Amino acid sequence: MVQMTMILYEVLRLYPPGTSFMRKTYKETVIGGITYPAGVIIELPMSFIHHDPDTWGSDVHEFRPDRFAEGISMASKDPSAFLPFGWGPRICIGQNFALLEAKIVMCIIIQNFKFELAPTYTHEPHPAMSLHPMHGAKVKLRAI
Ligand code: HEM
Repeated sequence: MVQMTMILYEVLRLYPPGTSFMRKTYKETVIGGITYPAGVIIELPMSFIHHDPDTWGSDVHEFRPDRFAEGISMASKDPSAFLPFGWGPRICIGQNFALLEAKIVMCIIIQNFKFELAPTYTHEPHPAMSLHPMHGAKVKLRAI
């Protein structure tokens, strides 16, 4: 289960279903030394933050679940750089449910099947509303 959590976190880091989220300033706000007037929409590009080598290291593009071995806060140089469910008061209300559901589904699959990607799979994550595989993700399942 610990490994499963690390794997799901690494999948969500590399391929966050929502690639960005937004906030609107409701009063004049200073962020990083820049003053924004009220009413400005700020987009937080979580995909870019999740792929920043200065934050995650030179292996940022590699699938390495063990970077989460000591939890989210120790996985990168910035404890707040992991944002698949957003951040702050409007953070995803369904995050625990989504992770639990994914773990249950993965447990059922790996207890009953061996699986591998179909040879026709082409890796091309595509952001359109949410991030999804451009050409689908066909998987070959073998009952155990
Ligand atoms: C892997 C699955 C999911 C991902 C990656 C995800 C991601 C997100 C993100 C990025 C936000 C915006 C948060 C922000 O602006 O800071 C959000 C909001 C929200 N999500 Fe999810 N979500 C997932 C699953 C779910 C599920 C299963 C539910 C409900 C059962 C859910 C319900 C919501 C709701 C109601 C909000 C709006 C919260 C608010 O504005 O106060 N999400 N989600």
